[in-house]
Amino acid sequence: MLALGCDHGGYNLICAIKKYLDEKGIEYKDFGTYSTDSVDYPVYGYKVAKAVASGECELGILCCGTGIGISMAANKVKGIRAAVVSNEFCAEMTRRHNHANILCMGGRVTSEEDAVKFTEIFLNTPEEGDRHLKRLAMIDEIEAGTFKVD
Ligand SMILES: O=C(CO)[C@H](O)[C@H](O)[C@H](O)COP(=O)(O)O
Repeated sequence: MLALGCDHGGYNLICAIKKYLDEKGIEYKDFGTYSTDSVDYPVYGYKVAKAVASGECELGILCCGTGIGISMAANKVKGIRAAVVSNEFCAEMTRRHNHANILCMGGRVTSEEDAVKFTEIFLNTPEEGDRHLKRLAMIDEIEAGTFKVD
């Protein structure tokens, strides 16, 4: 199950992504917003991040105007690795190397066609593990306040 969320700046993009997911029969829970009326992106970043962090949803997709603000909000939730992506290479690498659990995109930056492409790549790319696990553990330590560097 995917968790979806957006603000007014990302509403049209998330609609295009929902159309793709519907066509593919991929299940999702839509945390809103549900129109282009102005709202505050932290609300939706938080809702989707909580759904992913709690295990209610496996992965998430968030869209705002740039993808940036909503990713910042989501990344404040423990266990979340939300990545703003604007090309195919990053959509792949953020799963492979960063084990990103939320894909973020901008409705004022990315075309609907590209957003669907990035979504498809994100959903079909496995986590690589291996050397990346040590680095991800460091991020967890930063989050926990236990990270030590010389
Ligand atoms: O892009 C965004 C944050 O990174 C969001 O879409 C914000 O909602 C955007 O900044 C809002 O701008 P607006 O002028 O209030 O539509």
